[in-house]
Amino acid sequence: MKTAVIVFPGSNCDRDLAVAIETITGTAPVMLWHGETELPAGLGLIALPGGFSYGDYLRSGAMSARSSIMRAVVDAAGRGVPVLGICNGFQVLTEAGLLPGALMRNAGINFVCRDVALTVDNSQSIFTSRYDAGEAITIPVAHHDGNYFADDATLDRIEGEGRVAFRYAEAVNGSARNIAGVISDGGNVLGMMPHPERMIEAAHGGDDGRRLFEGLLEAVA
Ligand SMILES: NC(=O)CC[C@H](N)C(=O)O
Repeated sequence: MKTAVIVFPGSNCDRDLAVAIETITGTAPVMLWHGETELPAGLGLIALPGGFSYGDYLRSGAMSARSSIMRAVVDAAGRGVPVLGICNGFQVLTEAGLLPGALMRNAGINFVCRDVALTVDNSQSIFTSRYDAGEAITIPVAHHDGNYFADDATLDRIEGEGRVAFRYAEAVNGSARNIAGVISDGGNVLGMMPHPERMIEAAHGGDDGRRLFEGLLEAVA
C-alpha cells in the first residue's frame, strides 16, 4: 500500500508513525513536508502525525490546517482517500473542517501521558474492522489539548451515524461523552487522540494499535 506521512514544523511523531506503517504494510511511506502542494497519486493512506506543530500557537492544529499541503489533503479526502490523524493530526483535521468538533485544553489542565483503556465503539469502519464492537483495548495518550467538544446535536448525530470509533473507558481529559476518536461522514477520515503507532509490538507493552493499520491495509487492498 502506498502511503504518505505529512510533516509539519513541530511534528514529533512522524518517524514513529513511519516505522509503524513500514513495519505493518511492508512499504515505507513518502514523507511530505507541509509546504508541498501535491500528493503522490494512488495513495492508500494519508497520515497526519502527532506533535506540537507551530508550537500549538493560536490553537493546536490551527496553523497547520492552513498549510498548502492541507488543500491537497482536503481534496483527496473528498475523493475518498483514507486519512488518519493521530493526536496533533486529529487537531489539524478538526481545524481543517474534515472532522466535526474541536479539541480543547484537557479538563484537568495537565498534560496527560500514559496508557489508557479504550472501548471500540464501531468495528465496521475501514480503520476498525479488525476489532470487535465493544472490545476493550489499551493505547497510550500524550496531550494537553485532547478534550473533545461538539454541541449536543452534533454529538447525537455522530453517535447515531456510528461515527464514534473509540471512547475512553475512564475519564482522561474531559472529552464529551468520553469520545477518543471520530470518523468523517464519508467514512474515510479518522481522527483520534490515542497513539496506535506506539502500541504495535510487545516491546511497546502491547499491540492493540497494530490492528488499526492491519484493518486499513486489508480494506484498501
Ligand atoms: N502528542 C501530540 O500529538 C500532542 C498533541 C498536542 N499538541 C497536545 O499536546 O495537545
